[in-house]
Amino acid sequence: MAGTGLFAEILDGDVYKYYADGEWKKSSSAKTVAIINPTTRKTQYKVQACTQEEVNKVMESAKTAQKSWAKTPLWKRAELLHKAAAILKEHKAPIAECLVKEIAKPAKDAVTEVVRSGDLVSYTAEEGVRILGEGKFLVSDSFPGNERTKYCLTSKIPLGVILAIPPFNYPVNLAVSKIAPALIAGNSLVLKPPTQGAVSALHMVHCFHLAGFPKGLISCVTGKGSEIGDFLTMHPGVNCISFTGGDTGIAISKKAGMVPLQMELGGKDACIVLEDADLDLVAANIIKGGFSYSGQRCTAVKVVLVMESVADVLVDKVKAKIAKLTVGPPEDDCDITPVVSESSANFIEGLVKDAKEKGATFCQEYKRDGNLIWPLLLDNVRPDMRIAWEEPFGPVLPVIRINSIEEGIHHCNASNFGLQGCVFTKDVNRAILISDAMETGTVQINSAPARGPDHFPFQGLKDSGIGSQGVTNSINMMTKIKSTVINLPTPSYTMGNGGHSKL
Ligand SMILES: NC(=O)C1=CN([C@@H]2O[C@H](COP(=O)(O)OP(=O)(O)OC[C@H]3O[C@@H](n4cnc5c(N)ncnc54)[C@H](OP(=O)(O)O)[C@@H]3O)[C@@H](O)[C@H]2O)C=CC1
Ligand SMILES: O=C(O)[C@H](O)COP(=O)(O)O
Repeated sequence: MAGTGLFAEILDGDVYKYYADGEWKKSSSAKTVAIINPTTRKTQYKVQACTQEEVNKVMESAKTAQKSWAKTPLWKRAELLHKAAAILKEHKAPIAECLVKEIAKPAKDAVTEVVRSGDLVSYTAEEGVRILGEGKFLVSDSFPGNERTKYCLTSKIPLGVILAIPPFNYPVNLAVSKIAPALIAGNSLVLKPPTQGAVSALHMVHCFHLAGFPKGLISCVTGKGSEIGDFLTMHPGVNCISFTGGDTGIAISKKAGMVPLQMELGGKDACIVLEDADLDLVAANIIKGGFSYSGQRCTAVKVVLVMESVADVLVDKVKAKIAKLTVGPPEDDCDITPVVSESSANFIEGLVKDAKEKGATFCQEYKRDGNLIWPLLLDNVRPDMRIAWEEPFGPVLPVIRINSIEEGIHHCNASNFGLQGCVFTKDVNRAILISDAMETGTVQINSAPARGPDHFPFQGLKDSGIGSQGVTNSINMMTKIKSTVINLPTPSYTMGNGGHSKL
């Protein structure tokens, strides 16, 4: 159970501690932040509200710990990460329990998130050993005007202290997707978990603690982003920020100093459906893409752009599948569970009301009970409706009927987001042309958008992000190239087989 057994040391009374200098601590603020269970809408957990002074101390320890960590052999760093991954997977049940209670993730998906996270950590350890174990050797005579007098050796070096800020919807997976690449590359890491999801993240951090990482190398400070966020992101001790979340990321990008940024922000992923598409496949993917975790995925299908000639059939197929979705508490592993907060539910309701006033066709009756919103398909949505452009982050999906592929591409590209998109057609040649025309970081052909598998590159254009994630890209992003150039007094050329140079 959460907060018991091996995890008892992370709890003080009914308040979870924060993690600094290899120890679980109470904040001197004596203040706590409540985590509201989205299903009961009552306080489920409490975490420490860390102070700026505590953040300063964490940054100092992170800096010191990083210096020794960078001198730890790569294979040893990998060994510790493998150990943490195993501990994480072994304790999937209590961590999944927190995900269910804090963010209303359906029970089975919660377990999947923890297992996937363990796998991600192990994969990153393996990948890091390979890619960080290699550098480059360049010779000068390939550039015009140069003799072969310079040998350039390059290697990847750590950046220093990485600040990781994940969002509520994958508080474990999107935390380890930052922690593991940072550590394998020789960096230290400061985690600021999302408030909803903080206790899952603290349990996950304890797995790293149990694996035996050096003191100060990993820390986890809790508190509201609106209160300690700016202090963290503008802290002079931070050498890189890896953030996943909403528009907050745009504000951080403007405030952060001259440090590398990895930003994975929102999306309005379009699903373009051509006349020749396999409509059963499309309907299944719209359900999976649009409604899994109640639409609270950045990569959720957030608008369907379907050719008018097949729209009626597709809408009927999707309606039939929506009727079979189970709606209720995450503990029962329902398909549709309460959205993360009351303010989120209110926001979604605002989009629904706006669509109603402007004449969208409701394929189901709109129904809400607390934070629980029943799945809703809105047909005949037009560009003047907010739902055509804004991401609900909830189980409400708009359908826009189009009369040409160009119209679909135009809608997709007019969005300020550019995360992913998908196209359904049996004509692979047309699919490639459409993929090239869509201004998004990834296009899926004949499947719903998705970030995973976690080693695939994952990136957004426009307001959807800066840089690229995925195991390899994150490791590279959290390193810098260092060159050492050997200068020879005279040019030296190798003769290869059959000759020898005169010394
Ligand atoms: N592209 C991607 O990979 C993903 C994008 N998203 C996007 O994230 C949004 C939903 O997630 P949500 O968690 O609500 O996003 P938010 O942007 O609200 O929060 C993300 C994180 O930022 C923290 N935060 C809040 N304010 C600040 C601040 N001033 N400085 C630093 N950190 C701060 C939050 O902490 P606290 O919780 O304490 O406020 C949280 O940890 C959606 O827009 C979604 O599309 C989500 C997942 C993946
Ligand atoms: O927040 C998100 O939506 C995730 O980054 C998406 O991950 P998934 O596509 O693997 O669910």
